[in-house]
Amino acid sequence: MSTSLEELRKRLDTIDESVLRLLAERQDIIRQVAETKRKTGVPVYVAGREQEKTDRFREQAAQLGISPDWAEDFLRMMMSASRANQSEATFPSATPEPKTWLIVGGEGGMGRLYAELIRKSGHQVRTLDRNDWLKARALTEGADVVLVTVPINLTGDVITRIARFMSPEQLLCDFTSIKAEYVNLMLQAHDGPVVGLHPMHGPDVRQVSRQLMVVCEGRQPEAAEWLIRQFELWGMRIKRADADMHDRAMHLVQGLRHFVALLHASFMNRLDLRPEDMLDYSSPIYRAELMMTGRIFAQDARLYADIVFSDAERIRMLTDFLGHHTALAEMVRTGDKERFIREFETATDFFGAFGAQALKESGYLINRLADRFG
Ligand SMILES: O=C(O)C(=O)C[C@]1(C(=O)O)C=C[C@@H](O)C=C1
Repeated sequence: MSTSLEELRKRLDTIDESVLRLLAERQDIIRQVAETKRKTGVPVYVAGREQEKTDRFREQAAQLGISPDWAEDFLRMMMSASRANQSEATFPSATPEPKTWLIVGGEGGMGRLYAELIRKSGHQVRTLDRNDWLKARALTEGADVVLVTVPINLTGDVITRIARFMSPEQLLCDFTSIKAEYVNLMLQAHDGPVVGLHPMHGPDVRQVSRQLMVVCEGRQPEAAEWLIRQFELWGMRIKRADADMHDRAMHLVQGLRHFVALLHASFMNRLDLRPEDMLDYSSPIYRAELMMTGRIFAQDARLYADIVFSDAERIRMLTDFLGHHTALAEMVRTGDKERFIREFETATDFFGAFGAQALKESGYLINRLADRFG
C-alpha cells in the first residue's frame, strides 16, 4: 500500500524542523565568527569567501539533483542573514585608538544609522542637529572627522557654517548625493583633508554589508584611508569615483527615475486607474514596476523635490528628456512603425550584452516577488 499523504507530510515536517535546527546551529557559529572577526579585524562581508562557497554549493547541489540556481538563492539568504547577525553586535575598529566623529545632521535617518555603526565600532560619536548650533564650536573642537549628512538643500550652508569651526588637521566629509559641487565647496571652506562620500542606500536598510559607498577624493586622501577601512569592516563595497562621472550617473539614478515615477503615477491618476485595480491585472514585471513607482510615494514629497531640483545640470537634463520624449511621441502620433523599429534596434545595439543580463536579473526579481507576495 502506498504511503498516505498524511504520512508524507509528517516526514516533510520532520525534515523542515531539522533544517531549522541546523540553521540555528549555523547562527550560533556565526556569533563566534563575529567575535573572532572583531578581535582580528576581518570585515563582515568577505566577497571571495562568498563566491567560493557559492561555486562549491552549486556543484554539490547539481550532484544531488537540486537546482543550482535554487541552491545559490538559499545559500545567499543564509549568508545575508549571517551578515545581518554579525552587524547586530560590535564591529572591528579600523584604528588602534578610538576616533571622535561629529555627525552634523545626527538626528536624520542616515545620521542615526551611521552613528550606531560608528559607536558599535568603539568610536566616539557627537551629534549636531538644527537646534544645536550654539554648541557647534565646542562640538567641533577635538573631533577627528566631521561628517555632514543633512538634506541636500541645506548641505551648502551647513558645510560653510561648520567648516568655520574646523582646524586643518580635521577631516571633513559629506554624504550628499551630488558630489562635484559639494567636494569643491568643502575644499574652499576647509584647509585640511576632504573626502566626498555617497552611501548608495537609504536609511531603511537592515545592514550596510554589501552596500556601496562612493568615495570621491578631495584633499590629502591618506587622511581618509582609516575611514574607508572602517566602511570595509562594516562589509561595505567601496567605489572610488570621479565626482563628475558620479554626478552624471546620479542625474539618471535619482533625477530621471524620480521624475518618471511622478509621470507614471500622475498619468494613472488622470486615467483614474488606481494601483489597487492595476494589481488585479498586473503581469509580474508590471507589478515590480508599480512597486518601484509606488515606494517613492510612501516617502516625503519635499525630500524628492529637493533631489530632483538639486542641480542646474540635472534640471537641464530633465528638460532634454522631455524634448526627447516629444520627438518619440511624434513617431507614435504619426504611426511611424518603421521608425519605432529603428529606434528599438538602435537601443538594442546600445544595450548590447546588458540586455541578456537584464532579462536574467529582472526574471530573478519577479520570481522572488511572486514567491513572496504573488
Ligand atoms: O566566512 C566568513 O567570514 C563569514 O562571516 C561567514 C559567511 C557565511 O555565512 O558563510 C558570512 C559572511 C561572509 O561574507 C562570508 C561567509
